[in-house]
Amino acid sequence: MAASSLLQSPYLASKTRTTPSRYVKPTPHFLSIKASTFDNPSKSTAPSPTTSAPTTYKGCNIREEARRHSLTHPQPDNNFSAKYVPFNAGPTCSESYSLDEIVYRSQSGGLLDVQHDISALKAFPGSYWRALFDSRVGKTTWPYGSGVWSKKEWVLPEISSDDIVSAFEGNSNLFWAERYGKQFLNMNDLWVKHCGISHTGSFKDLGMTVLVSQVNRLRKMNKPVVGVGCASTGDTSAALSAYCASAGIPSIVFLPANKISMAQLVQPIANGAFVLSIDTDFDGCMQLIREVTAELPIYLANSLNSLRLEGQKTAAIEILQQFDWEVPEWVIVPGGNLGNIYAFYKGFHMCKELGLVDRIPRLVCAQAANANPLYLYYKSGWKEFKPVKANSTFASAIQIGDPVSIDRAVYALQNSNGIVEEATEEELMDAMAQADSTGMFICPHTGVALTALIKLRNSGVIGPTDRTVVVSTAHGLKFTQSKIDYHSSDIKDMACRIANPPVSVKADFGSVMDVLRKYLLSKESKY
Ligand SMILES: Cc1ncc(COP(=O)(O)O)c(C=O)c1O
Ligand SMILES: N[C@@H](CCOP(=O)(O)O)C(=O)O
Repeated sequence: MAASSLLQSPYLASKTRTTPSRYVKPTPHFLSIKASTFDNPSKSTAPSPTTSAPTTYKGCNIREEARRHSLTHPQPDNNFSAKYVPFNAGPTCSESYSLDEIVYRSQSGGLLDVQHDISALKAFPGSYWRALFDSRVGKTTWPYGSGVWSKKEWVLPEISSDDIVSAFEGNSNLFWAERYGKQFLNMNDLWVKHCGISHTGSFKDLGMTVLVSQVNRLRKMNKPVVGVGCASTGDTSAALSAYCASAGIPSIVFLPANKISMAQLVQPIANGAFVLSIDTDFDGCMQLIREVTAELPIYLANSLNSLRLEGQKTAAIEILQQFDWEVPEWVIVPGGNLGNIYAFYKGFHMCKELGLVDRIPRLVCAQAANANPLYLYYKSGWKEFKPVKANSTFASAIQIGDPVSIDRAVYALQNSNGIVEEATEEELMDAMAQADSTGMFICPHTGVALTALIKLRNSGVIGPTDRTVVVSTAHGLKFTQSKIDYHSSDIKDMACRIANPPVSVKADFGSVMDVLRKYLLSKESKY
C-alpha cells in the first residue's frame, strides 16, 4: 500500500473480533520425553519445536540455513498460538484479536495482554521446556541464538523465523555482586541481572525485537504500517530505531526536549530515525504519540503495546535458567511506565504455570521519589491512583508521572506479594556510586533499585542469605554526565559522599611521589 494514500485518509485500524480457535489435543507420545533427550537434541524423537541445529549448508548465512533446514526437516504442527485479549478480563470475556491485527486497546479502552494457548504448551512437561531452552543457549542457530527467540514458542509462536528481526539480544550477564553484597549489605547471595549489557544498552531490546519482527510480518502481509513510532525517555527510542534500521523500516521518535542523556539522544539520530524533540515531558510525548498513531499508519511501539512485554518477560525466564531453575527470593526492578514489572511477573508466572518451577519470587518495584505515582498508590493501600507531575531526576528514563501500565503493575505486585519502594536523588546517586566502587558501572535507575534493596535489608524485610536479584536496566555508559556531576561534587544540595575526583598533580617526580605516598598510607591504615 502506498504511503501517500494511507496518509491522505485517516487511518482506521480494523478491529475485527476473532473467536479463539479450538484447541486440538496433540498425540500424547511426546509427553514421555526425558530431559536427557536434549543432551543431543537432534536425537529427539519427539515432535519438538525446532530443537536441532540446522545442518551447515555451504555458503549459506544463518537465516538461509534456518530456511533450508525448515524445508528439509518440517516440524509437526504443535498448535502453539497466541492472541490479544483484554488485560485481566474474567473467564467469561470472549473479546480477542489476532496478533496480525493493529490494535492496542480493548473495546472498553483498557489494556490488552498477549494470551498464549496454555493448554497446548502444557501438553509438554516442565522438564521438556527446561531442556529445550537450555539446549539453545550459546548457539548461533537462527533465531534461537537470541535469548528472546530461544523461547520463541512462548513469545510469538506463529511468526516465521524468516520474519524475525534480531540482534541476538538477551542472554545477558547475571553478575554475582560478591563484594557489594558482603561489604555494604552483609549479603552473600546478591545478583545483578545486567539487562543493559545489550545491543542498544538497555532491556528495551528484548521487547523491541518482538515488536519490530511482528511489524516486519505485518508489512509483508501488506498491512497499513508505513513506520513505527514511540514516545521515549531515551531507551525505547534507541532500541526502536536500531531494530527498524536493521530491517529497513522507518522509525519516528518523540523525545521530551532536554530531558534525556546525550548518549540516548544520539542513538536514534545515528540510526536514521525521524526524531522530534518536543517541548514537553515524557507524559506529554506519550499522549501525542497515542493521538498520532490513531490517525496515521504509524505502529505504536511503546509498552502500551503488549507485544513488547512478550520479549521483556524472557529476562525473568532467563534468570531462572541461569540459576538452574532455582527460584530466587526477591527480584527488584526499577519502574517508570511500568510495563517491565508486569513482564517480569508474566515470565515467572508462565514458568510456574508450565511446571518449570514451583513458585515465583517476590517482586519489588523501585521508583524515583521525584516520579513516584506507583509508590504513592501502594502507600495508600491501593485505594486511589493519582498521576503525578514527574520532577526532574537523575534517573531520567523513569521520569514518568502517568504510567500507561499502572494496572499491569498493580496486578504483578498483588500476585507476587510485592513491595514498592522509592529513592531520593541523593540515595540513588550514592547507591550508584557505591556499586560502581565495587567494579560495576550501573545506570541511575539501577541506583534506584539498589536503594530499595538497601532499605529493605536495613528494615530486615530482606534477609542476609535471601537470594536476591537486582535488575540493572541500562548501561552506565549512557549516563556518564550524571557520574561526572557526582564525582565533581557538582550537584546542588548533595554531599556526593563517595565522590572520587581525579587529583591534579605537577609533572615532576617529587610531586607524583608525594601524592602516591599519601594515597598508599591512607589505604594501609584501612588494613
Ligand atoms: C533504563 C530504564 N530503567 C527502567 C525503566 C522502567 O521500565 P518501565 O517503563 O517498563 O517501568 C525504563 C523505561 O521506562 C528505562 O529506560
Ligand atoms: N523508559 C522508557 C519510557 C517508555 O517506556 P515504554 O516501555 O512504554 O516504551 C524509554 O526509554 O523511553
